[in-house]
Amino acid sequence: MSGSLSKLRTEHDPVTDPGKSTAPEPENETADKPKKAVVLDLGNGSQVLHMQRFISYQDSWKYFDYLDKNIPWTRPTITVFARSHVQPRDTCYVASVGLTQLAYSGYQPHAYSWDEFPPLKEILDLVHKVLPGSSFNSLLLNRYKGGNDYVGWHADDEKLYGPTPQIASVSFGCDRDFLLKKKPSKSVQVKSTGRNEGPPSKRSKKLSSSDQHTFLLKHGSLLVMSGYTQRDWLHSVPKRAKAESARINLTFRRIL
Ligand SMILES: O=C(O)CCC(=O)C(=O)O
Ligand SMILES: [Fe+2]
Repeated sequence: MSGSLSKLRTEHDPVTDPGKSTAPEPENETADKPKKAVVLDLGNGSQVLHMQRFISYQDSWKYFDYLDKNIPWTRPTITVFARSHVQPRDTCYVASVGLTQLAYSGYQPHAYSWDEFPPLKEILDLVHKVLPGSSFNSLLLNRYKGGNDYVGWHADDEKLYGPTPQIASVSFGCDRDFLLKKKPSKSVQVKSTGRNEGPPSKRSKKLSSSDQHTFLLKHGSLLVMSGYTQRDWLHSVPKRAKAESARINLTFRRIL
């Protein structure tokens, strides 16, 4: 099945509860060590995989520095619920040639070529290796300059990714929380035409603990959303007063 995590490479350590894997990361780890993966079954065919140490600490800083300096970051104006505002983070888009153009929130990013940024191809190869059967052909990059930068609640449910997209997210730099919450049931859902880049609604109903999850996305980590996660769940990276330094995030996707 497309977007399934069942084909994940099996040399990883046993899956553990995400809430308990809080050991600090050693800074001298080697890239070849088996990597621990946590798979969280969200129910109804949605899964999230979290690998805290996907890329070694040192390589991750090399990638951070390269991307920080060499990516042509922009902060576009987007339109959500008929209101225009500057996107609260830097962004860039890379895609293979000949694909359907991505557009979200009234914005169509320019598609840069993979050939312009060889380190991105290296990271893509690492992701493909750890997720057998995957073949990503586009990448949305985000740079959060500090704790005031964020991405509001949204799902990456654009039609061009199909009904069960697998989205692989690699993080570098400052640790940030990544939140998931179940979409409200159809009867209370407001039809959205894009990302809600505003803060979470204060009127939203209380969710039970199984309907919300928090992952701390550390330097060099991988998080993969699969199955129906984009159909049934929303995700966000909220503002954090204590996040003082920059974070770069890469989300690899496959356009069908
Ligand atoms: O920065 C992140 O971890 C998430 C980014 C994201 O959700 C997106 O670009 O669609
Ligand atoms: Fe997203």
